[in-house]
Amino acid sequence: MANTDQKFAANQADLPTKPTSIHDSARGTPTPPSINDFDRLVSSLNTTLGPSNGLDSAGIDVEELKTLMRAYTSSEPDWNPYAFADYSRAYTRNLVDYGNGKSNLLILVWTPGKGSPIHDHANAHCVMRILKGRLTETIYAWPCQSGEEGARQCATGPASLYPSTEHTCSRRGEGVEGTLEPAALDVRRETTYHEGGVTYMSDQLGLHRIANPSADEVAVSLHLYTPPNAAKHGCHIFDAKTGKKSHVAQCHFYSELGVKN
Ligand SMILES: N[C@@H](CS(=O)O)C(=O)O
Ligand SMILES: [Fe+2]
Repeated sequence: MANTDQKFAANQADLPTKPTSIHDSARGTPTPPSINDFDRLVSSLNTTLGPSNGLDSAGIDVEELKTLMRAYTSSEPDWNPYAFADYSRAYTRNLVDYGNGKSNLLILVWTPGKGSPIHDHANAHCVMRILKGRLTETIYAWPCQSGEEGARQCATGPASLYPSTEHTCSRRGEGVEGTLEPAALDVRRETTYHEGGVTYMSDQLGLHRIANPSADEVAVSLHLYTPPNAAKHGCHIFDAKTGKKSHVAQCHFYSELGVKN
């Protein structure tokens, strides 16, 4: 079988090697590292998150993060070193930056025709920018579940590993006398984003799945998660037909800082 594990386009080996430090006198005349617009975006996102922000999901200026994402003039060679494609997977999650522990910046490379499972976002903000191709987002309402003693409880209730969030639940699953029967998740909307598009998702808006609608083109997106809750505690995925949730440890990075794991 052909090797399906490939860098999205350019080979990293073709790229110029950055000096380890511009102050490394052993290397002779310091060569300034080449900073591109993608590096500048990463730096601006971190500045916006600030030293004291991003530790919880309150106090984050989502509009400013979206503005920065929108303002980035994308150039494929700048982000390509992080964009590993793997056609044996629906998508790869490639860590670009740890945001000083306050965020995760990821490049996701989507195999044609594939998508993510329906999932929540672990009480974090997610800002997404399409770098290449198209992606279709389907947003679902939260299912309601029968909690202990029959109490009505949403999927991010007290049993969750991370703080619960305020959100509204679909009521379709409610059966007779307070019992909740399995019910298909309600679709709230479906939107296709094109190259350059920016969107935002959080548990307050519901659940979602993202898929690459193209039959033959890879799609690439940039995702900022703050705080990095899913990387630490995982998240939940949901069955579209029954609303049943399962916890998953969403900690796998296909590559980190441009190096494949
Ligand atoms: N939130 C998903 C990608 S997406 O479907 O928004 C993840 O980090 O894997
Ligand atoms: Fe997501």
